[in-house]
Amino acid sequence: MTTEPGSRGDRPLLRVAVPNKGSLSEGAAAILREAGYSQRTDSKQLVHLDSDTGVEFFYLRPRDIATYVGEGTLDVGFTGRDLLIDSGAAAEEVLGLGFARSRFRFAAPTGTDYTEESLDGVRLATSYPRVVGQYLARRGVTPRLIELEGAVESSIRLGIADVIADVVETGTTLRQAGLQLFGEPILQSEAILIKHTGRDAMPTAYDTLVRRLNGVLIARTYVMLDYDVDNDHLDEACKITPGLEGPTISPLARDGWYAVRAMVKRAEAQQLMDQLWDLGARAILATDIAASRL
Ligand SMILES: Nc1ncnc2c1ncn2[C@@H]1O[C@H](COP(=O)(O)OP(=O)(O)OP(=O)(O)O)[C@@H](O)[C@H]1O
Ligand SMILES: O=P(O)(O)OC[C@H]1O[C@H](OP(=O)(O)OP(=O)(O)O)[C@H](O)[C@@H]1O
Ligand SMILES: [Mg+2]
Repeated sequence: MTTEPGSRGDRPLLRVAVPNKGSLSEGAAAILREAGYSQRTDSKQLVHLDSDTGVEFFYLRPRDIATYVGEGTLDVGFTGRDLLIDSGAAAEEVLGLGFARSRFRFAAPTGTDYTEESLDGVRLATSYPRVVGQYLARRGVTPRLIELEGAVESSIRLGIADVIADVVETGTTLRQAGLQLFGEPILQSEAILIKHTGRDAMPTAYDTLVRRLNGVLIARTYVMLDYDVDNDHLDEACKITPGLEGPTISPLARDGWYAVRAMVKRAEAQQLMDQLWDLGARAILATDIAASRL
């Protein structure tokens, strides 16, 4: 028998559930690739072993992933926070991954005046009955839940529901269906990594996966800023770019000048570069971080 590098005998070191389609699948494969794991090359492939790391990936329906992880069949999985809660599976969130962000909201035809408290006995269509049922039960409200697979926004026009609770990203689908939001946001969702609840003894490959994913998230969130500044403005410049643990300061060959290097939030980089320029800093460069371990 041949042994794959990174695996023990024919058993993979870690078995990971990855969404095979829908809003989560591309983002999950992309973050795994960025974290250095190979992914399937054909969308019909059900299983893929990354032989360098001994991690085996199972491509499954997004809704089923929490069930597999909750049953302990697979070690970890990529899913949505809303899907995890709706599953009721014995699985817990390990890490928010920052993509497939959405809000889960109530909506009703424009011009109506539904409130959360008015939903007792009202026909409420949703693909997430447990999320909605639990949320309203905490408020002592019991709607008539109508469970649908998707295209929930059409259910009111088609006469099978009075209100809906569904995933909202831009709000375009709601608007096109002539619906308006009401009530509070039920939950904010995003892609997450999950593991079995209460399973503490995880393989080393799990720690490596989490560290690598965290590294990608940091690399996506931050850029490296480099600039030159003179001694008179060094302290002020370091206040603008304190970095994570303090900026790196190196003397330049030019007398009285320093090179400074610090990580800054990508979203703030342009504004910080303007501030540094106004202060007298020059040769200000922002560089992408390809990967990180902090
Ligand atoms: N338009 C959207 N924008 C961002 N996230 C979304 C959007 N639609 C669904 N999601 C998220 O995707 C996850 C659901 O994935 P799932 O594959 O079951 O549905 P989907 O992406 O709507 O795909 P499909 O309806 O084509 O099967 C949930 O976490 C949900 O919050
Ligand atoms: O706020 P928006 O940007 O319009 O996005 C939200 C819509 O996207 C998803 O639908 P999808 O296209 O996946 O179809 P589905 O309802 O059949 O799942 C979700 O279920 C909403 O309907
Ligand atoms: Mg959908």
